[in-house]
Amino acid sequence: MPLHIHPTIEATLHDLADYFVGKAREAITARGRFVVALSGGSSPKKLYELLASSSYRDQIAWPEVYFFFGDERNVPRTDPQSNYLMAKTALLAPLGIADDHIFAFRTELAPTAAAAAYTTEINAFFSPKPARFDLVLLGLGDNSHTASLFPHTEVLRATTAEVQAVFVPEVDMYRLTFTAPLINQARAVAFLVFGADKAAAVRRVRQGPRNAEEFPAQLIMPSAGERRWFLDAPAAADLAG
Ligand SMILES: O=C(O)[C@H](O)[C@@H](O)[C@H](O)[C@H](O)COP(=O)(O)O
Repeated sequence: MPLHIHPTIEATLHDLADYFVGKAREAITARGRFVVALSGGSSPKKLYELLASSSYRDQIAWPEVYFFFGDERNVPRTDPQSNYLMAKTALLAPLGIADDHIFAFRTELAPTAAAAAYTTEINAFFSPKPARFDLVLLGLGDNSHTASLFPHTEVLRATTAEVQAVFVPEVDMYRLTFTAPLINQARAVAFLVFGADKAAAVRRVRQGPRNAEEFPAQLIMPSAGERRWFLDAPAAADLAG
């Protein structure tokens, strides 16, 4: 489980952007397309802006890239909390990505219906093969959640590769999220984590006792794919060895 640790956030972002480019080129060469699930929250915004910048935008054949979201808040796409809005603003609009290459959650539906609709859309996209993303980007909360897999929620016990709706008391809202089995079908998973406030969570997930109920990101173990961590030094500070 390769660790990429850098002194600064900037260096970490460039390393992950290079990795993203590499995975995109690999997928497009092998299968004619690159299918990525974006993460939300605040950390990846800088990554998306970097990928859309003149330093990277010309390194990828963007018309061959298809964008999904690993999780979403149950809010309108115009809401400042929307992961879709963040990615649209930082990455998708600046790159002029065509609407039919962007698969956003239908958050106008009730949560359970939105989750079911997204599961159907994902399965139809990959049909007749199982849903296998080329890359799933993930963040990490300071409570060790990832995507919207929060501690002590029912979705942690999902055994099906699908999307589920889950009410998360901690954030007092419904979240829509890939289950761990769906994430674990990916060819590659990359965590982007920076800041000292995440150091304890990084240590718990990577080196703590196995307890997925407490540390849900421990569930992320791609069965036939790679898992990489892109960390700045403060986020890696508590790791032993
Ligand atoms: O929808 C979300 O918020 C993300 O999917 C979530 O899992 C995020 O990655 C972590 O909460 C870290 O968020 P920050 O990057 O904002 O610390």
